[in-house]
Amino acid sequence: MTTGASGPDTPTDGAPGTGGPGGVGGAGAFRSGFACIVGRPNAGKSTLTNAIVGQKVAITSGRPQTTRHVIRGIVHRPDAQLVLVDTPGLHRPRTLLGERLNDLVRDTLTEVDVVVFCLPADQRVGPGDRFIAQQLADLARGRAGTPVIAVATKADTVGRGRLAEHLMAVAELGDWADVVPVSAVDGYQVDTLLDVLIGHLPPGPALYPDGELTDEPEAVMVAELVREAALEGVRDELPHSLAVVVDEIATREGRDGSDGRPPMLDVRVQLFVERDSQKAIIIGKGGSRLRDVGTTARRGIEALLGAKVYLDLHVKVAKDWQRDPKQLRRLGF
Ligand SMILES: Nc1nc2c(ncn2[C@@H]2O[C@H](COP(=O)(O)OP(=O)(O)OP(=O)(O)O)[C@@H](O)[C@H]2O)c(=O)[nH]1
Repeated sequence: MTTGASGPDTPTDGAPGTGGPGGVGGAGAFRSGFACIVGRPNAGKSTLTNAIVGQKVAITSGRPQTTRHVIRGIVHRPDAQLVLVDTPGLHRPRTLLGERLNDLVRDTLTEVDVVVFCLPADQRVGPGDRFIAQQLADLARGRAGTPVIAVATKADTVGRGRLAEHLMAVAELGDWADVVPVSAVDGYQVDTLLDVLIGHLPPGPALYPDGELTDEPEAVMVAELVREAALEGVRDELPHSLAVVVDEIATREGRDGSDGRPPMLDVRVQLFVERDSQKAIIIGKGGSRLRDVGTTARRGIEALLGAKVYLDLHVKVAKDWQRDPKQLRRLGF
């Protein structure tokens, strides 16, 4: 079961598909537009996106910087449509990949109607936050005033006194259109934030048909599910060094569901790391960890695609892929 690709492949049995399938304007003034969520790594951006959209679309993890792709969640309301863009953390570029991510963030920011800046209440305002605040101030000066809403995320993690202190520190950090404390976990003020965001959208028709939650291709979401499973519980530098590429999502011959049996998909995925030691971590003793990764990811993919899935995972070493423009392009950055 190899992909036939060159390089130090590590075929695994992956996880064979043996398991089960797994506004606010005046009357008539519909508003629509884009909001972008920024904040330092681990600030709660993905979780907030999910809470606002009401369904898991962005991938969260306890590790910083797992969000590689700009993922849009779409909120449909009778009075408005809000398209949420979840960005990778704005951070100081350390490698070529970092610079590309920051370019991506900046491009995104100039195209949105309102920016959400997440500052987690369980941490003090720090240099990372100040760096982002500075970038946002520059952007606002460069382009006629895109409003920025400062959001104190994870409000459930602290007491009232500490929250008030945090809100004051946040307010002092910049010239915000609003400051809103929220908890994506218990839902505190998520609707309030949504109202505030919609209030900043221009009047206009819906941009996407109703019912569409994300315009990301399925392959990107499949890659994110594998990436999330592969990073679960690893403590080293893997988040920066792991790229996931979906080679193929294909209906298995004779298994398109027309004969009454559930449809079956063959999904082939490659995981790229930078060093042999990282490859060993992903694979685990005798391939045990990669099997677990496959099982976890397969369940998510089956739920996402609504079919049985045979997941074929391969781990490869692509040396210094973060610094090599050719490799970056190949890996989709
Ligand atoms: N208690 C609590 N935890 C939260 C809340 N929002 C996020 N978290 C946790 O904080 C961690 C980081 O959340 P993410 O949503 O992945 O953060 P992110 O900003 O998207 O992170 P990156 O992708 O690394 O930039 C996760 O472990 C979340 O479960 C919240 O409102 N309350």
